[in-house]
Amino acid sequence: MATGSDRVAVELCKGINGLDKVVLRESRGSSVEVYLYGGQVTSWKNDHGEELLFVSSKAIFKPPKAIRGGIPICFPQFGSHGGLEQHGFARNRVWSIDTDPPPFPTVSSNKAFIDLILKPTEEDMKIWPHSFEFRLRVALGPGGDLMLTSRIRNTNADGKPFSFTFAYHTYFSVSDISEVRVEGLETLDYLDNLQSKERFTEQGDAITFESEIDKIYLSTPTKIAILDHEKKRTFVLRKDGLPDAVVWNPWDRKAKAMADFGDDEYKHMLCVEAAAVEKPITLKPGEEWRGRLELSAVPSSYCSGQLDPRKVLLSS
Ligand SMILES: O=P(O)(O)OC[C@H]1O[C@@H](O)[C@H](O)[C@@H](O)[C@@H]1O
Repeated sequence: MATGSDRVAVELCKGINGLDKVVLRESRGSSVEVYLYGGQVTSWKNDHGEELLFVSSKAIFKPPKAIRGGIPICFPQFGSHGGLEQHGFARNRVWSIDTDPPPFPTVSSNKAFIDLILKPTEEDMKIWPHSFEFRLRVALGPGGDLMLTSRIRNTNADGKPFSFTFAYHTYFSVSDISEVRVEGLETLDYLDNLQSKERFTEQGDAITFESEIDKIYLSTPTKIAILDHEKKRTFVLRKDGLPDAVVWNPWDRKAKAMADFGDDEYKHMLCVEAAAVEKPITLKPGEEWRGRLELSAVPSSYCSGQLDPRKVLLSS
């Protein structure tokens, strides 16, 4: 679990309700918390100690309910796109620390990181009859960037392929949803979950929010930006292996209907989820899929239409 550098720290400790969690710290002060329950990131703080992810004040940190907030992992099914429980079962299983993960091509020596692994139990195989190894690396870069890499391998001994859909269901913390704009999804096709998953095309403007939204944008660019005017903060998502992007905010009526979500909390969160939904991923035995998400939070002095994260980063 050591990271090979004394500038970063990795600590295993107890979280809410005695659940195991891992805390990653970087010398400039940024940090990340990951619960083994769900393999779920529940906190990402910048070097000023400001929380960048949303977790509901009513989140239930107790199996079998998934934790409401942070970055739940949706696997092997996103949403209700299949016969399994909503968003699959990975988000409410207890993951293990992977002490001997297969090497990554890139060197991680300047990052704090933790490797987790999920393998199906006999009970899991009754509901999804496939053997797999799901390795998740959560890493915190020296500048406070958060990186998640999922490696999913088909370990079926019966020669059978399997297919799955996937999402990093990221809940971003925002000052006021009505002051937020998402850039990078304009003019794209999407499936609207609020209209029986029917396909539409988005208009040319950046996306803003004034009511419930639940859309799956298809074949999106690898970079998406969330601009929070009030906070003067821009989140930049970079993704790889994840063509789609889900945008979700329950708004007031659905918020009230959720037991683990405060009535007004919809104002302070936005889910933008790097995903593979429209075209399920299929793996033959022995094959591995990789899906990567990189998040940065930068001060925004950023104008509409300039979706160039290099400029965003240089302006910080
Ligand atoms: O309440 P859950 O199962 O965590 O799901 C929350 C939302 O997650 C989003 O990703 C879905 O698109 C929504 O349809 C869903 O309501």
